[in-house]
Amino acid sequence: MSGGYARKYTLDLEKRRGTVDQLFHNIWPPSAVNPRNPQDYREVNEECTKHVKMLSEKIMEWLSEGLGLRREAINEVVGGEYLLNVNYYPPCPHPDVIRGLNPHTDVSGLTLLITNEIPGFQVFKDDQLIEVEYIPFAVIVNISDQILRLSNGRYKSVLHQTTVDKERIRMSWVVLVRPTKDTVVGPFPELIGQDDPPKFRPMLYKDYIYRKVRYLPFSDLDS
Ligand SMILES: O=C(O)CCC(=O)C(=O)O
Ligand SMILES: [Fe+2]
Repeated sequence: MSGGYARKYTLDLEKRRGTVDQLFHNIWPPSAVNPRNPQDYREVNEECTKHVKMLSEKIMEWLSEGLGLRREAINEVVGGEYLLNVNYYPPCPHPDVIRGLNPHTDVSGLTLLITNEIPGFQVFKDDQLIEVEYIPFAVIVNISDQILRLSNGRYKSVLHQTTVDKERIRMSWVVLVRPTKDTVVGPFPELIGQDDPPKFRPMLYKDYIYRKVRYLPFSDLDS
């Protein structure tokens, strides 16, 4: 979906509930931007999008070079659309039991986010949970599923979750840099060789989303 509003309650395997309100809409390309109004909101988004795009394209260039590929390689597959997702986590009297978002990797290629000053972004590394420190004006950058697949697993898609605060509202502004729905994403052929068999089947991005949101298997080649 390219825009909307959702109140998400999720139940994970440990039966812990997560709760968050989300407002989301495309901010790129211009033809996909919605809502068109109010005008001042659109203008602020347009200005912000310019900077977000510059930053994400720079990061994708570095990631492409890190794989020994042309600088544009990752952006050409992943940079088709930018979705802004504003998360609003209401205060919750039981932050020990209720999460914000349950553990997940993002479906996009790359994710850039900023948060308000309430901590709550946590990543899993080597089975350890690490609280990401809040640094004013810092942008958090996550590698997400499509760059994992393009890189044939050389870049890992970061598993993360969010917590809620007892008394204060937590908010985050998340930009998902993602392929257009009809883009096929699979490992770059340059990365495949006798010693590096493909780990993922090429798949249309829309089919990937369909399977991911329904927890369906991907029939990946390493599973
Ligand atoms: O709220 C956050 O800090 C991150 C939100 C997040 O992981 C997401 O929207 O996918
Ligand atoms: Fe996420």
